[in-house]
Amino acid sequence: MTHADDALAADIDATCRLTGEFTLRSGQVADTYFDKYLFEAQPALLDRVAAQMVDLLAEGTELLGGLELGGIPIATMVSSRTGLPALFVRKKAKEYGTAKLAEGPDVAGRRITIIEDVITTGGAVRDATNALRELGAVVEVVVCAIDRSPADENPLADVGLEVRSVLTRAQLDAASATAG
Ligand SMILES: O=P(O)(O)OC[C@H]1O[C@H](OP(=O)(O)OP(=O)(O)O)[C@H](O)[C@@H]1O
Ligand SMILES: O=C(O)c1cc(=O)[nH]c(=O)[nH]1
Repeated sequence: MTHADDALAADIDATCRLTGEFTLRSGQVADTYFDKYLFEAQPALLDRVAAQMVDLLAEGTELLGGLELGGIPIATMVSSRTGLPALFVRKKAKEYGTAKLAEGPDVAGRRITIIEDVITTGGAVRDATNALRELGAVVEVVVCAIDRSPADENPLADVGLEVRSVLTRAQLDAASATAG
């Protein structure tokens, strides 16, 4: 890691790491939770994460698919930095109005990089990937702020998705250990 990466890991860890007992989206129970809203609420920190993500986007990305809810502010910031249009991907399609799952431009035939806050089991990203592919999108890469899935395993290999992360659980644990 570079000095800048170390500094970002330290700042994200100090801002987001909570300890206690937390039930996760997957139903797993964990003693550590990274509350992404605590960094997303700070524009300078959110922008530093977004800046790292720009370099991780898939080649040929046409749309940035931010996942409800925590992926959306990040995708908006990356969109602002790159000029690429953002897509706001709901967990469930709206049941009135346009009744869309993916709010924004039409996705059919478009290459989407998914933007996510945290990956634990990959379940939320898998659901979104499958839904976007059903709408005709090309989805091959997810970029996340924090990958807390087990090291050296790709939790989304089964759906052929590459995971690129700004920070891993190991980097955050190292930052935490350094801070004491
Ligand atoms: O990899 P997984 O096991 O699916 O877990 C990670 C997901 O869990 C959280 O979703 P949640 O529904 O809590 O998120 P939100 O606050 O962003 O709506 C997080 O934002 C990821 O989307
Ligand atoms: O798996 C989750 O639900 C989850 C873990 C975590 O650390 N942070 C978060 O927002 N969600």
